[in-house]
This record gives sequence, C-alpha cells and structure tokens, in this order.
Amino acid sequence: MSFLTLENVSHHYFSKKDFTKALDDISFSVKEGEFIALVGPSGCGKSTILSIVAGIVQQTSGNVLLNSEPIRRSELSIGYMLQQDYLFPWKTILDNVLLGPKIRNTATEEVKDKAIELLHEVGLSNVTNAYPDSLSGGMRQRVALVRTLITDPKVLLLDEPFSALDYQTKLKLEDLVYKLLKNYHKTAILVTHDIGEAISMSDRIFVMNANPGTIAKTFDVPIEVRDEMPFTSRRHPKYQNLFDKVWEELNKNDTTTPI
Ligand SMILES: Nc1ncnc2c1ncn2[C@@H]1O[C@H](COP(=O)(O)OP(=O)(O)OP(=O)(O)O)[C@@H](O)[C@H]1O
Repeated sequence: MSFLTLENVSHHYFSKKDFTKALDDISFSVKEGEFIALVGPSGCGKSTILSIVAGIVQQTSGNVLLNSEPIRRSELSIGYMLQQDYLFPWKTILDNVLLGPKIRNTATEEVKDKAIELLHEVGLSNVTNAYPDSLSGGMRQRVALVRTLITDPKVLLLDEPFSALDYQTKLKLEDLVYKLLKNYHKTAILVTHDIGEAISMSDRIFVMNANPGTIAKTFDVPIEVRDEMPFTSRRHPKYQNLFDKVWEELNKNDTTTPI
C-alpha cells in the first residue's frame, strides 16, 4: 500500500526575468517504513523533491498524496536532516535536542527522558550538558539525528546528511542512522551523491536525470543486501553488481564530466 505518493509533479522556479524547470513529471510512491534514495547529477532536482514533500515548496503542477488522498499537511510530521547540523552554539546538547518540543510546548519530563535515552542510544550520554563547539562533526550529526527523532516524525528527509563528514565517521553514522530508523520503523528519503551509501542504506534507488529533473530509472536493492547493516552489505557481490548498474545509468546522460 502506497503511503506517500508524488503524482506527475513538475516544478518551475521563477525569477523576475527567467525561470528554471527543475522537475518534470515526477511520479513515485513510498511505502510506510520504506527507505528510498535519490541519486543524480547536481541540479537534477533532488532537494526540490524533498522540499515539495516537506511542503516548503509548492509544486507548480501535480499532486502529493498521503494514503492515496491529497495530503493535508497537519497529518504528516516531517523530520529533516541536512549536511549542516545547525546546532545553536549557546545551548547545551540536551537543550538543542529539546528545542523543537520546547517551541511546541511539549517538552514534558517524558520527552526529556526520551531525549536522554536517544542520546544514550547514539553514544552521547556523557555530553548532554556540553556545548556543540566541544563536539566533533560526527558527534554533532548524531545530536542532529536525535533532535530530528525526538519529535517522532513519520517521514525523515535526509539531504546529504553525511557528506561533510570524514569517510570513517560517515560509514559509522550510516550504520547508526540505518539501525535507528529501522528500529523506529521510519519512512525515509535520502538524497546522496554516494552510490554506495544509496545501495547500502535503502530499499529502492531512483536515479535522476537533469535539465529538467526526471526519474530515469528505479532500482530495487536485492534483499540479501538490504538484510545486512550498511557497512557489511558492501561486501555482498550483489552490492557491486548493483553499483555498476547505477553507475552506468548515471553516466548514460551525463555530458558534464568527461573522463
Ligand atoms: N530557490 C531557487 N530559485 C531558483 N532556482 C532554483 C532554486 N532552488 C533550486 N533551483 C534550481 O533548480 C534546479 C534543481 O535544484 P536542486 O537544488 O533541487 O537540485 P539538486 O539535485 O538537489 O542539486 P545538488 O545535488 O547540487 O544539491 C537547479 O537548476 C537549481 O539551480
């Protein structure tokens, strides 16, 4: 059963003199609890899709559906995780995590306990009262993850959340995020330029073309790869096979990077 659907979605960005056709006739469905990845060249509209799903950008045409009905924004809670963590330097880690609930007036003792529990789950129990400046990039992204999860969003939009991290930290965080999202049965859409990350974390991959942004091809990640944690899944022969196919698809229409 489809949970979240984009139906013939197109989008133009208008300026005073010009316009950009960012997306052309995008259609796909995501099941509840499913993890999908969008990969494609720079400017193909990946972030625009996330913004449309989040309701930050209103598509020029087409529909966004929730459980096959036109979406009512109040019915879908969304969590966003970005490349930058946007932690407030003057607030402690715990207060950064509790910012959303405090704004909504829902920061009960129970929510505070949940925040502490989640910080423990991501290995940050010992820094709840520290300030962001004293944390590494990977630790800060773990705080950002907890800050996203504390509001219990139904859908997580992950816009290149690991791309600013060193490679080792990135691999570790991919495992951690994957484990948490599966444990909490979250639906997630990941935008990434990293084919390996897309294969090792998601159930399906949408490869996009640019100018305007379209979905060129959808790949199902084989069950044997999906059943493993992201790091170990990279050892599976079917991982490499899919990597080659996604790479080939990405390069079919890419005229920007001659090698
Ligand atoms: N606010 C905006 N105003 C005008 N044009 C925009 C705006 N945001 C994005 N665009 C244009 O829309 C197209 C899609 O942009 P988008 O950021 O969604 O692509 P992307 O695939 O996420 O890119 P990247 O991988 O570089 O982050 C691009 O041509 C971009 O320049």
